[in-house]
Amino acid sequence: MAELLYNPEVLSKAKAKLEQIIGKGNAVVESGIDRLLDASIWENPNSFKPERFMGSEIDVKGRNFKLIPFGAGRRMCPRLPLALRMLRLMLGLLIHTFHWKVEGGFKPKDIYFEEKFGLTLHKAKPLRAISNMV
Ligand code: HEM
Repeated sequence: MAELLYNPEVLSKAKAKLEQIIGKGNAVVESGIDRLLDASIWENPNSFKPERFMGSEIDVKGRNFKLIPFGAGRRMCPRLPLALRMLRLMLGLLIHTFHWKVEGGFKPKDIYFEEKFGLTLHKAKPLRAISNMV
């Protein structure tokens, strides 16, 4: 959500895509998720461009070391299928169901991206955003 709020044009594209596929006013349900975004190779690795994944053979299943958020090989994440289903469902729901903006009059580019070290990575400062039902 932080990357989406930081890049409102990407959020608008994702929202438009969800409206096109799911339909305005329709709920995001798990069965519709397979029709959304794919994975691919990218240039410019530091920019948040989810569309770079569209139309590519590369996925997150540990078959290509360019993209291994779940690890690879024998010790890779055993719950990848559950995590993917839930991630897409939750993110799809959040984008499709609400209008989002950064809280307190801040601009998207004011979002603070530094991370806090720990067993899992946390944002050093929490993302504060407000949403209105679509
Ligand atoms: C977006 C969500 C998730 C991400 C990005 C993720 C990522 C990872 C990564 C990178 C590893 C280490 C793989 C390696 O060492 O090569 C791992 C291991 C593991 N994950 Fe996940 N994971 C996610 C969700 C989950 C969920 C939902 C569960 C359980 C319900 C889960 C259970 C495990 C377990 C048990 C291991 C240890 C596997 C082993 O050491 O043999 N993960 N995960």
